[in-house]
Amino acid sequence: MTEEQSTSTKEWHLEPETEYRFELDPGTSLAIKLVRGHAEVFGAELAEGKQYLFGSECKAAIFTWKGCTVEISQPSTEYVSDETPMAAYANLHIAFEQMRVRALRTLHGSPAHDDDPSASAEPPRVLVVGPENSGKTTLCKILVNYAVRAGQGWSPLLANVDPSEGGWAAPGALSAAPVHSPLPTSSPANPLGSAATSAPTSLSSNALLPLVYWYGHAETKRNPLLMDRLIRNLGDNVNDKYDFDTEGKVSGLIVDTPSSFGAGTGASDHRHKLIKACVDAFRINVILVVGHEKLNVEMQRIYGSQLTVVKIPKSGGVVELDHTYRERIHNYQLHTYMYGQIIPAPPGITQATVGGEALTELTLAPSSTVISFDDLSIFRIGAETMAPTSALPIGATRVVSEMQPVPVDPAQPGSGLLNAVLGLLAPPNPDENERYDEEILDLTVTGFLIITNLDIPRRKMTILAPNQGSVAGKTAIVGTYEWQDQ
Ligand SMILES: Nc1ncnc2c1ncn2[C@@H]1O[C@H](COP(=O)(O)OP(=O)(O)OP(=O)(O)O)[C@@H](O)[C@H]1O
Repeated sequence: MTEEQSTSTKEWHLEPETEYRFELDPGTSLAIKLVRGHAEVFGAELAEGKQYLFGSECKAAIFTWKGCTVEISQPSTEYVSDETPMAAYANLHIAFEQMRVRALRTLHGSPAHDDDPSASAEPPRVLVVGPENSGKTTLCKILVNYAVRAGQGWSPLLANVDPSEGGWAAPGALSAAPVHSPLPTSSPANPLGSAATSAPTSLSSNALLPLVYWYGHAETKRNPLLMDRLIRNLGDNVNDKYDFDTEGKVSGLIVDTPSSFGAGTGASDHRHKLIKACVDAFRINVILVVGHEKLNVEMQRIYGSQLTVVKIPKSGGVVELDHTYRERIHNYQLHTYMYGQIIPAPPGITQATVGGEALTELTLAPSSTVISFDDLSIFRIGAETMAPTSALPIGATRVVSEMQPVPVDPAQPGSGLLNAVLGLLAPPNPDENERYDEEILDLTVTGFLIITNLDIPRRKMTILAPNQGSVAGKTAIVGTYEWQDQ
Protein backbone atom coordinates (compact mmCIF):
# COMPACT_ATOMS: atom_id res chain seq x y z
CA MET A 1 0.00 0.00 0.00
CA THR A 2 1.46 3.39 -0.92
CA GLU A 3 1.70 6.19 1.61
CA GLU A 4 -1.09 8.09 -0.11
CA GLN A 5 -3.50 5.18 0.07
CA SER A 6 -2.92 4.76 3.80
CA THR A 7 -4.53 8.13 4.68
CA SER A 8 -8.15 8.36 5.71
CA THR A 9 -9.57 9.23 2.31
CA LYS A 10 -13.17 9.09 1.31
CA GLU A 11 -14.74 9.28 -2.14
CA TRP A 12 -17.86 11.28 -2.81
CA HIS A 13 -19.86 10.95 -5.96
CA LEU A 14 -21.63 14.22 -6.66
CA GLU A 15 -24.76 14.33 -8.82
CA PRO A 16 -25.13 17.15 -11.39
CA GLU A 17 -25.82 20.58 -9.85
CA THR A 18 -24.95 19.56 -6.32
CA GLU A 19 -22.16 20.72 -4.05
CA TYR A 20 -19.99 19.20 -1.35
CA ARG A 21 -19.68 21.73 1.49
CA PHE A 22 -17.06 21.65 4.19
CA GLU A 23 -15.99 23.66 7.23
CA LEU A 24 -12.53 23.19 8.69
CA ASP A 25 -11.77 23.30 12.41
CA PRO A 26 -8.82 25.39 13.66
CA GLY A 27 -5.49 23.69 13.03
CA THR A 28 -6.83 21.20 10.48
CA SER A 29 -6.37 21.04 6.74
CA LEU A 30 -8.15 19.23 3.98
CA ALA A 31 -6.99 17.84 0.64
CA ILE A 32 -9.43 17.37 -2.24
CA LYS A 33 -8.71 15.57 -5.49
CA LEU A 34 -11.00 15.50 -8.48
CA VAL A 35 -11.01 11.88 -9.57
CA ARG A 36 -13.40 12.12 -12.47
CA GLY A 37 -15.72 14.66 -14.12
CA HIS A 38 -15.76 18.45 -13.76
CA ALA A 39 -15.90 20.44 -10.54
CA GLU A 40 -15.24 23.98 -9.37
CA VAL A 41 -14.64 25.90 -6.15
CA PHE A 42 -16.56 29.16 -6.29
CA GLY A 43 -16.24 29.27 -10.07
CA ALA A 44 -12.58 28.18 -10.30
CA GLU A 45 -12.23 24.82 -12.05
CA LEU A 46 -10.33 21.96 -10.42
CA ALA A 47 -7.83 20.03 -12.53
CA GLU A 48 -8.28 16.28 -12.52
CA GLY A 49 -5.84 14.28 -10.38
CA LYS A 50 -4.32 17.26 -8.51
CA GLN A 51 -4.51 17.52 -4.72
CA TYR A 52 -5.92 20.90 -3.59
CA LEU A 53 -5.21 21.97 -0.01
CA PHE A 54 -7.54 24.01 2.17
CA GLY A 55 -6.69 25.37 5.62
CA SER A 56 -7.03 28.22 8.16
CA GLU A 57 -10.63 27.30 9.02
CA CYS A 58 -11.67 27.54 5.38
CA LYS A 59 -15.37 27.08 4.64
CA ALA A 60 -16.20 26.41 1.03
CA ALA A 61 -17.93 24.13 -1.46
CA ILE A 62 -17.03 21.96 -4.46
CA PHE A 63 -19.80 22.42 -7.01
CA THR A 64 -20.38 20.36 -10.14
CA TRP A 65 -22.61 21.16 -13.12
CA LYS A 66 -22.38 17.74 -14.73
CA GLY A 67 -21.51 15.38 -11.86
CA CYS A 68 -18.12 14.23 -10.60
CA THR A 69 -16.23 12.07 -8.14
CA VAL A 70 -13.95 13.72 -5.59
CA GLU A 71 -11.59 12.17 -3.08
CA ILE A 72 -11.38 13.89 0.29
CA SER A 73 -8.50 13.43 2.70
CA GLN A 74 -9.07 14.20 6.36
CA PRO A 75 -12.63 15.42 6.21
CA SER A 76 -14.15 17.66 8.88
CA THR A 77 -17.69 19.06 8.96
CA GLU A 78 -19.07 18.08 5.56
CA TYR A 79 -22.31 17.46 3.68
CA VAL A 80 -23.71 17.46 0.17
CA SER A 81 -26.49 19.79 -0.88
CA ASP A 82 -28.61 19.74 -4.01
CA GLU A 83 -30.11 23.15 -3.28
CA THR A 84 -27.79 25.81 -4.61
CA PRO A 85 -28.38 29.20 -6.25
CA MET A 86 -25.79 28.39 -8.94
CA ALA A 87 -28.35 28.35 -11.78
CA ALA A 88 -29.37 31.92 -10.87
CA TYR A 89 -25.71 32.96 -10.64
CA ALA A 90 -25.01 31.37 -14.05
CA ASN A 91 -27.94 33.29 -15.56
CA LEU A 92 -26.49 36.48 -14.19
CA HIS A 93 -23.16 35.60 -15.72
CA ILE A 94 -24.83 35.07 -19.11
CA ALA A 95 -26.54 38.45 -18.90
CA PHE A 96 -23.22 40.14 -18.04
CA GLU A 97 -21.51 38.26 -20.84
CA GLN A 98 -24.05 39.67 -23.32
CA MET A 99 -23.35 43.16 -21.99
CA ARG A 100 -19.60 42.65 -22.49
CA VAL A 101 -20.05 41.35 -26.03
CA ARG A 102 -22.32 44.29 -26.90
CA ALA A 103 -19.82 46.75 -25.41
CA LEU A 104 -16.95 45.19 -27.37
CA ARG A 105 -18.98 45.22 -30.56
CA THR A 106 -19.76 48.90 -30.09
CA LEU A 107 -16.11 49.65 -29.34
CA HIS A 108 -15.01 47.96 -32.56
CA GLY A 109 -17.93 49.33 -34.57
CA SER A 110 -18.98 45.78 -35.54
CA PRO A 111 -22.50 45.28 -36.85
CA ALA A 112 -25.14 44.03 -34.43
CA HIS A 113 -26.94 40.91 -35.61
CA ASP A 114 -29.61 39.43 -33.50
CA ASP A 115 -30.29 41.35 -30.36
CA ASP A 116 -32.15 44.49 -29.44
CA PRO A 117 -30.46 47.53 -31.12
CA SER A 118 -31.73 49.79 -28.36
CA ALA A 119 -29.96 47.74 -25.65
CA SER A 120 -27.26 49.54 -23.69
CA ALA A 121 -23.70 49.16 -24.95
CA GLU A 122 -22.26 49.58 -21.48
CA PRO A 123 -20.22 46.74 -19.93
CA PRO A 124 -21.48 45.43 -16.56
CA ARG A 125 -20.36 47.58 -13.64
CA VAL A 126 -21.83 45.73 -10.71
CA LEU A 127 -22.22 46.62 -7.05
CA VAL A 128 -22.96 43.66 -4.76
CA VAL A 129 -24.76 44.55 -1.52
CA GLY A 130 -26.29 42.43 1.19
CA PRO A 131 -26.38 41.86 4.92
CA GLU A 132 -23.72 40.10 6.96
CA ASN A 133 -22.97 36.53 5.90
CA SER A 134 -25.06 36.65 2.75
CA GLY A 135 -22.28 35.37 0.49
CA LYS A 136 -21.38 38.67 -1.23
CA THR A 137 -17.67 37.95 -1.55
CA THR A 138 -18.39 34.43 -2.79
CA LEU A 139 -20.80 35.72 -5.42
CA CYS A 140 -18.24 38.31 -6.62
CA LYS A 141 -15.66 35.56 -6.90
CA ILE A 142 -17.99 33.26 -8.84
CA LEU A 143 -18.96 36.01 -11.31
CA VAL A 144 -15.35 37.09 -11.86
CA ASN A 145 -14.21 33.48 -12.27
CA TYR A 146 -16.94 32.70 -14.80
CA ALA A 147 -15.97 35.81 -16.78
CA VAL A 148 -12.28 34.89 -16.97
CA ARG A 149 -13.15 31.28 -17.78
CA ALA A 150 -15.35 32.34 -20.70
CA GLY A 151 -12.36 32.18 -23.05
CA GLN A 152 -12.97 35.65 -24.48
CA GLY A 153 -9.90 37.16 -22.86
CA TRP A 154 -11.94 39.23 -20.42
CA SER A 155 -10.12 40.57 -17.37
CA PRO A 156 -12.86 42.05 -15.18
CA LEU A 157 -11.81 44.34 -12.40
CA LEU A 158 -12.67 43.24 -8.88
CA ALA A 159 -12.82 45.97 -6.26
CA ASN A 160 -13.09 45.25 -2.57
CA VAL A 161 -14.36 48.13 -0.46
CA ASP A 162 -14.94 45.97 2.64
CA PRO A 163 -12.22 47.09 5.06
CA SER A 164 -12.98 44.26 7.48
CA GLU A 165 -11.99 41.70 4.91
CA GLY A 166 -8.57 42.60 3.56
CA GLY A 167 -9.04 41.16 0.10
CA TRP A 168 -5.57 41.06 -1.43
CA ALA A 169 -3.91 43.21 1.20
CA ALA A 170 -4.07 43.48 4.98
CA PRO A 171 -7.42 43.91 6.71
CA GLY A 172 -8.33 47.59 6.78
CA ALA A 173 -7.46 48.10 3.12
CA LEU A 174 -9.60 48.92 0.10
CA SER A 175 -8.26 47.45 -3.12
CA ALA A 176 -8.91 46.76 -6.78
CA ALA A 177 -7.23 44.59 -9.41
CA PRO A 178 -8.00 43.36 -12.91
CA VAL A 179 -8.34 39.57 -12.74
CA HIS A 180 -6.80 37.53 -15.57
CA SER A 181 -7.07 33.97 -14.27
CA PRO A 182 -9.57 32.31 -11.93
CA LEU A 183 -9.30 33.28 -8.26
CA PRO A 184 -8.58 30.19 -6.20
CA THR A 185 -10.05 29.44 -2.79
CA SER A 186 -7.87 27.73 -0.23
CA SER A 187 -7.90 29.81 2.92
CA PRO A 188 -9.83 32.80 4.27
CA ALA A 189 -6.41 34.40 4.82
CA ASN A 190 -6.33 34.96 1.07
CA PRO A 191 -10.03 35.26 0.24
CA LEU A 192 -9.32 36.46 -3.28
CA GLY A 193 -6.25 34.34 -4.00
CA SER A 194 -2.64 35.35 -3.60
CA ALA A 195 -1.41 38.77 -4.61
CA ALA A 196 2.04 40.17 -5.09
CA THR A 197 1.49 42.57 -2.21
CA SER A 198 4.17 41.39 0.15
CA ALA A 199 7.43 40.44 -1.56
CA PRO A 200 8.59 39.70 -5.09
CA THR A 201 9.25 36.07 -4.16
CA SER A 202 5.55 35.63 -3.62
CA LEU A 203 4.90 36.32 -7.28
CA SER A 204 3.19 33.07 -7.96
CA SER A 205 1.87 32.51 -11.45
CA ASN A 206 -1.57 33.97 -10.77
CA ALA A 207 -0.53 36.70 -8.34
CA LEU A 208 -2.27 39.99 -8.91
CA LEU A 209 -0.99 43.51 -8.53
CA PRO A 210 -3.77 45.32 -6.74
CA LEU A 211 -4.16 49.02 -6.20
CA VAL A 212 -4.52 49.54 -2.45
CA TYR A 213 -5.68 52.35 -0.17
CA TRP A 214 -5.43 52.09 3.59
CA TYR A 215 -8.46 52.86 5.72
CA GLY A 216 -7.11 51.12 8.80
CA HIS A 217 -10.30 50.17 10.66
CA ALA A 218 -12.74 47.28 10.44
CA GLU A 219 -15.88 49.40 10.87
CA THR A 220 -17.02 51.72 8.12
CA LYS A 221 -18.85 53.91 10.64
CA ARG A 222 -15.60 54.76 12.42
CA ASN A 223 -14.62 57.31 9.76
CA PRO A 224 -17.24 57.41 6.98
CA LEU A 225 -15.73 60.57 5.49
CA LEU A 226 -12.42 58.83 4.98
CA MET A 227 -14.18 55.76 3.54
CA ASP A 228 -16.03 58.03 1.13
CA ARG A 229 -12.80 59.69 0.00
CA LEU A 230 -10.94 56.40 -0.46
CA ILE A 231 -13.82 54.86 -2.44
CA ARG A 232 -13.79 57.89 -4.73
CA ASN A 233 -9.98 57.68 -5.05
CA LEU A 234 -10.23 54.02 -6.02
CA GLY A 235 -12.97 54.83 -8.55
CA ASP A 236 -10.96 57.73 -10.05
CA ASN A 237 -7.96 55.46 -10.50
CA VAL A 238 -10.06 52.79 -12.16
CA ASN A 239 -11.66 55.33 -14.52
CA ASP A 240 -8.24 56.79 -15.39
CA LYS A 241 -7.06 53.29 -16.24
CA TYR A 242 -10.12 52.72 -18.41
CA ASP A 243 -9.48 55.94 -20.33
CA PHE A 244 -6.36 54.26 -21.71
CA ASP A 245 -7.48 50.65 -21.63
CA THR A 246 -10.72 50.62 -23.59
CA GLU A 247 -10.42 46.88 -24.30
CA GLY A 248 -10.06 46.21 -20.56
CA LYS A 249 -13.03 48.46 -19.87
CA VAL A 250 -15.46 46.20 -21.72
CA SER A 251 -14.76 43.37 -19.25
CA GLY A 252 -16.58 45.47 -16.66
CA LEU A 253 -16.09 45.51 -12.93
CA ILE A 254 -17.55 44.00 -9.78
CA VAL A 255 -17.50 45.74 -6.41
CA ASP A 256 -17.73 43.77 -3.17
CA THR A 257 -19.10 45.83 -0.29
CA PRO A 258 -19.06 45.59 3.50
CA SER A 259 -22.08 44.15 5.28
CA SER A 260 -22.68 47.53 6.93
CA PHE A 261 -23.95 48.71 3.49
CA GLY A 262 -26.72 46.17 3.68
CA ALA A 263 -27.54 46.30 7.36
CA GLY A 264 -30.12 48.42 9.14
CA THR A 265 -32.45 50.93 7.60
CA GLY A 266 -33.06 54.66 7.85
CA ALA A 267 -31.88 57.42 5.59
CA SER A 268 -29.79 59.18 8.17
CA ASP A 269 -27.01 56.67 8.57
CA HIS A 270 -23.73 56.86 6.73
CA ARG A 271 -24.28 53.76 4.63
CA HIS A 272 -26.43 55.56 2.04
CA LYS A 273 -23.65 58.06 1.46
CA LEU A 274 -21.14 55.25 1.03
CA ILE A 275 -23.37 53.28 -1.36
CA LYS A 276 -23.83 56.50 -3.33
CA ALA A 277 -20.05 57.03 -3.30
CA CYS A 278 -19.62 53.55 -4.84
CA VAL A 279 -22.36 54.09 -7.44
CA ASP A 280 -20.79 57.40 -8.51
CA ALA A 281 -17.13 56.39 -8.25
CA PHE A 282 -17.44 53.14 -10.21
CA ARG A 283 -20.27 54.38 -12.50
CA ILE A 284 -22.34 51.39 -11.39
CA ASN A 285 -25.11 50.23 -13.75
CA VAL A 286 -26.26 47.08 -11.92
CA ILE A 287 -26.85 46.58 -8.19
CA LEU A 288 -27.15 42.99 -7.01
CA VAL A 289 -28.93 42.61 -3.68
CA VAL A 290 -28.12 39.25 -2.11
CA GLY A 291 -31.08 37.65 -0.34
CA HIS A 292 -32.67 40.61 1.46
CA GLU A 293 -36.16 41.75 0.50
CA LYS A 294 -36.20 45.02 2.43
CA LEU A 295 -32.81 46.10 1.13
CA ASN A 296 -33.93 45.23 -2.39
CA VAL A 297 -37.01 47.45 -2.05
CA GLU A 298 -34.86 50.24 -0.64
CA MET A 299 -32.32 50.01 -3.48
CA GLN A 300 -35.16 49.86 -6.06
CA ARG A 301 -36.67 53.00 -4.59
CA ILE A 302 -33.41 54.96 -4.56
CA TYR A 303 -31.68 53.68 -7.70
CA GLY A 304 -34.38 51.85 -9.67
CA SER A 305 -34.90 54.73 -12.09
CA GLN A 306 -31.24 55.17 -13.04
CA LEU A 307 -29.85 51.63 -13.01
CA THR A 308 -30.84 47.97 -12.79
CA VAL A 309 -31.44 46.54 -9.33
CA VAL A 310 -31.66 42.73 -9.15
CA LYS A 311 -32.46 40.64 -6.11
CA ILE A 312 -30.66 37.33 -6.09
CA PRO A 313 -30.92 34.34 -3.76
CA LYS A 314 -28.50 33.67 -0.93
CA SER A 315 -26.84 30.27 -0.86
CA GLY A 316 -27.85 27.97 1.99
CA GLY A 317 -24.17 27.05 2.24
CA VAL A 318 -23.00 30.46 3.43
CA VAL A 319 -21.67 30.09 6.93
CA GLU A 320 -22.56 32.47 9.77
CA LEU A 321 -19.21 33.87 10.82
CA ASP A 322 -19.01 35.17 14.37
CA HIS A 323 -16.85 37.93 15.79
CA THR A 324 -14.15 35.63 17.21
CA TYR A 325 -13.85 33.77 13.90
CA ARG A 326 -13.38 37.08 12.09
CA GLU A 327 -10.65 38.08 14.57
CA ARG A 328 -8.84 34.80 13.95
CA ILE A 329 -9.10 35.43 10.20
CA HIS A 330 -7.46 38.85 10.64
CA ASN A 331 -4.60 37.09 12.42
CA TYR A 332 -4.31 34.53 9.62
CA GLN A 333 -4.33 37.33 7.06
CA LEU A 334 -1.53 39.29 8.66
CA HIS A 335 0.45 36.11 9.29
CA THR A 336 0.01 35.17 5.65
CA TYR A 337 1.01 38.67 4.57
CA MET A 338 4.30 38.29 6.46
CA TYR A 339 5.07 34.58 6.16
CA GLY A 340 3.18 33.55 3.04
CA GLN A 341 0.56 30.88 2.67
CA ILE A 342 1.56 27.85 4.71
CA ILE A 343 -0.99 25.03 4.86
CA PRO A 344 0.34 21.75 6.24
CA ALA A 345 -0.89 18.82 4.15
CA PRO A 346 -2.97 16.14 5.87
CA PRO A 347 -0.96 13.03 6.84
CA GLY A 348 0.01 10.92 3.85
CA ILE A 349 -0.40 13.67 1.25
CA THR A 350 2.99 14.46 -0.22
CA GLN A 351 2.21 16.27 -3.45
CA ALA A 352 -0.35 19.02 -3.10
CA THR A 353 -1.10 22.52 -4.34
CA VAL A 354 -2.68 25.59 -2.78
CA GLY A 355 -5.14 26.99 -5.28
CA GLY A 356 -3.10 25.31 -8.02
CA GLU A 357 0.27 26.73 -6.83
CA ALA A 358 3.16 24.59 -5.57
CA LEU A 359 3.45 24.95 -1.79
CA THR A 360 7.05 26.20 -1.79
CA GLU A 361 6.22 29.16 -4.02
CA LEU A 362 4.03 30.75 -1.41
CA THR A 363 6.36 30.81 1.61
CA LEU A 364 7.98 34.10 2.69
CA ALA A 365 10.58 35.11 5.26
CA PRO A 366 9.85 38.56 6.73
CA SER A 367 12.58 40.81 8.01
CA SER A 368 12.78 42.47 11.40
CA THR A 369 14.72 45.76 11.37
CA VAL A 370 15.60 48.35 14.01
CA ILE A 371 15.08 51.92 12.79
CA SER A 372 15.28 55.34 14.36
CA PHE A 373 12.08 57.17 15.34
CA ASP A 374 13.10 59.88 12.87
CA ASP A 375 13.31 57.51 9.91
CA LEU A 376 9.58 57.14 9.48
CA SER A 377 6.85 59.81 9.64
CA ILE A 378 3.74 58.27 11.16
CA PHE A 379 0.27 59.79 10.93
CA ARG A 380 -3.16 58.91 12.20
CA ILE A 381 -6.10 60.15 10.15
CA GLY A 382 -8.59 62.09 12.18
CA ALA A 383 -8.86 62.96 15.78
CA GLU A 384 -8.41 59.57 17.39
CA THR A 385 -6.36 60.88 20.27
CA MET A 386 -8.22 64.16 20.71
CA ALA A 387 -9.57 65.32 24.00
CA PRO A 388 -13.38 65.47 24.07
CA THR A 389 -14.89 68.82 23.10
CA SER A 390 -15.99 69.36 26.69
CA ALA A 391 -12.34 69.27 27.78
CA LEU A 392 -11.31 72.11 25.46
CA PRO A 393 -10.74 75.58 26.96
CA ILE A 394 -13.83 77.79 26.96
CA GLY A 395 -14.26 79.42 23.58
CA ALA A 396 -11.82 77.09 21.85
CA THR A 397 -13.07 75.22 18.80
CA ARG A 398 -11.86 71.92 17.58
CA VAL A 399 -9.21 72.31 14.92
CA VAL A 400 -8.68 68.67 14.07
CA SER A 401 -11.19 67.23 11.63
CA GLU A 402 -12.01 63.61 10.83
CA MET A 403 -9.86 63.93 7.74
CA GLN A 404 -6.86 65.65 9.18
CA PRO A 405 -3.60 63.70 9.25
CA VAL A 406 -2.31 63.98 12.83
CA PRO A 407 1.41 63.22 13.40
CA VAL A 408 2.00 60.41 15.91
CA ASP A 409 5.13 60.67 18.06
CA PRO A 410 6.49 57.20 18.92
CA ALA A 411 8.36 58.74 21.88
CA GLN A 412 5.06 59.66 23.49
CA PRO A 413 3.96 56.99 25.99
CA GLY A 414 0.55 55.67 24.96
CA SER A 415 1.13 56.45 21.27
CA GLY A 416 -0.70 53.19 20.46
CA LEU A 417 2.04 52.18 18.06
CA LEU A 418 3.26 48.98 19.71
CA ASN A 419 1.98 46.01 17.64
CA ALA A 420 0.10 48.40 15.36
CA VAL A 421 -0.31 47.66 11.65
CA LEU A 422 1.00 50.55 9.53
CA GLY A 423 0.24 51.21 5.88
CA LEU A 424 3.39 52.43 4.12
CA LEU A 425 2.47 55.11 1.59
CA ALA A 426 3.69 55.67 -1.94
CA PRO A 427 5.93 58.76 -2.28
CA PRO A 428 4.16 62.13 -2.61
CA ASN A 429 4.18 64.08 -5.84
CA PRO A 430 7.81 64.95 -6.68
CA ASP A 431 6.66 68.36 -7.92
CA GLU A 432 6.44 70.61 -4.84
CA ASN A 433 3.91 72.86 -6.60
CA GLU A 434 1.50 69.95 -7.02
CA ARG A 435 1.47 69.11 -3.29
CA TYR A 436 -1.46 69.90 -1.02
CA ASP A 437 -2.23 69.61 2.69
CA GLU A 438 -4.24 66.43 2.70
CA GLU A 439 -2.21 64.67 0.01
CA ILE A 440 -1.46 61.69 2.23
CA LEU A 441 -5.16 60.80 2.20
CA ASP A 442 -4.90 60.23 -1.52
CA LEU A 443 -1.67 58.24 -1.66
CA THR A 444 -1.83 54.53 -2.34
CA VAL A 445 -0.23 51.93 -0.11
CA THR A 446 2.94 50.16 -1.18
CA GLY A 447 3.15 47.74 1.74
CA PHE A 448 2.38 47.09 5.40
CA LEU A 449 4.58 46.80 8.46
CA ILE A 450 4.15 46.06 12.15
CA ILE A 451 5.93 47.85 14.99
CA THR A 452 7.08 45.00 17.23
CA ASN A 453 9.15 46.96 19.76
CA LEU A 454 9.55 50.57 20.93
CA ASP A 455 12.72 51.65 22.72
CA ILE A 456 11.80 55.16 23.85
CA PRO A 457 15.06 56.03 25.70
CA ARG A 458 17.15 55.19 22.60
CA ARG A 459 14.51 56.51 20.18
CA LYS A 460 14.49 53.25 18.21
CA MET A 461 11.76 50.93 17.06
CA THR A 462 11.71 47.44 15.57
CA ILE A 463 9.59 46.88 12.50
CA LEU A 464 8.52 43.64 10.87
CA ALA A 465 8.03 43.82 7.10
CA PRO A 466 7.88 41.19 4.35
CA ASN A 467 11.07 42.51 2.74
CA GLN A 468 14.17 44.42 3.66
CA GLY A 469 13.51 47.63 1.74
CA SER A 470 14.50 50.79 3.61
CA VAL A 471 11.68 52.88 5.05
CA ALA A 472 13.87 55.94 5.70
CA GLY A 473 12.10 59.15 4.75
CA LYS A 474 8.80 57.39 4.12
CA THR A 475 5.38 58.09 5.52
CA ALA A 476 3.10 55.55 7.16
CA ILE A 477 -0.45 55.64 8.47
CA VAL A 478 -1.65 53.87 11.58
CA GLY A 479 -5.23 52.73 12.08
CA THR A 480 -6.75 50.53 14.74
CA TYR A 481 -5.51 47.13 13.59
CA GLU A 482 -2.95 45.37 15.76
CA TRP A 483 -1.13 42.10 15.29
CA GLN A 484 1.23 40.05 17.42
CA ASP A 485 3.36 37.32 15.92
CA GLN A 486 2.54 34.14 17.86
N1 LIG B 1 -21.98 27.37 -0.85
C1 LIG B 1 -21.15 27.47 0.19
N2 LIG B 1 -20.76 26.38 0.87
C2 LIG B 1 -19.93 26.46 1.93
N3 LIG B 1 -19.43 27.62 2.39
C3 LIG B 1 -19.78 28.74 1.76
C4 LIG B 1 -20.66 28.73 0.62
N4 LIG B 1 -20.83 30.01 0.19
C5 LIG B 1 -20.08 30.78 1.02
N5 LIG B 1 -19.46 30.03 1.95
C6 LIG B 1 -18.58 30.50 3.03
O1 LIG B 1 -19.37 31.28 3.92
C7 LIG B 1 -18.57 32.33 4.48
C8 LIG B 1 -19.25 33.67 4.27
O2 LIG B 1 -19.34 33.93 2.87
P1 LIG B 1 -18.94 35.34 2.24
O3 LIG B 1 -17.63 35.81 2.80
O4 LIG B 1 -19.06 35.20 0.77
O5 LIG B 1 -20.10 36.24 2.79
P2 LIG B 1 -20.16 37.83 2.88
O6 LIG B 1 -21.58 38.22 2.78
O7 LIG B 1 -19.21 38.42 1.90
O8 LIG B 1 -19.59 38.05 4.33
P3 LIG B 1 -19.41 39.42 5.18
O9 LIG B 1 -20.43 39.33 6.26
O10 LIG B 1 -17.99 39.30 5.68
O11 LIG B 1 -19.58 40.57 4.25
C9 LIG B 1 -17.20 32.24 3.80
O12 LIG B 1 -16.34 31.53 4.65
C10 LIG B 1 -17.49 31.44 2.54
O13 LIG B 1 -16.35 30.76 2.08
